[in-house]
Amino acid sequence: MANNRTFTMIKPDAVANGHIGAILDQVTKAGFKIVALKYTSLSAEKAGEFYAVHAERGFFADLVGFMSSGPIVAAILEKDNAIEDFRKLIGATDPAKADKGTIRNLFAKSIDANAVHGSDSDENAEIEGNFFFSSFERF
Ligand SMILES: Nc1ncnc2c1ncn2[C@@H]1O[C@H](COP(=O)(O)OP(=O)(O)OP(=O)(O)O)[C@@H](O)[C@H]1O
Repeated sequence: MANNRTFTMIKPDAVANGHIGAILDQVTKAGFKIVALKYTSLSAEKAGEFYAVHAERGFFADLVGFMSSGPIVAAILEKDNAIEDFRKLIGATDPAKADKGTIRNLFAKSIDANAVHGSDSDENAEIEGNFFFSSFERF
């Protein structure tokens, strides 16, 4: 498949536990090129906007509270087959079900504090990347 892009966040739990370096190391060793990178945070309002698709779910308030609880790292990554390969690298949403050696297996504690986000489609990767980065902030 042609070179394409995905969007990721290192979530507040992984940032607070000091895993930024180890996670970025795994990401680059897996062949992803970092084309934009930002240490930032989400207000509750912005977290709600980012996860609007889950607004009707029972876990939405907890998700918004958690995602606005501390700093995050946002990044746009490039690789062939980026969406699928990145989701393989991070493992299942619930770390208890994530394959051994995946980022969530190594660094996540629970289904809400699950260390990283990865886009689920090319279309969402574009939307999510645009949510954090202007065109002049990326390579
Ligand atoms: N049943 C649940 N209970 C608590 N939190 C959940 C639950 N399901 C999902 N979440 C949280 O909402 C986030 C978004 O859910 P989604 O189904 O899009 O999972 P995902 O695509 O694997 O995760 P992400 O979008 O963060 O990469 C999850 O990463 C998780 O933190």
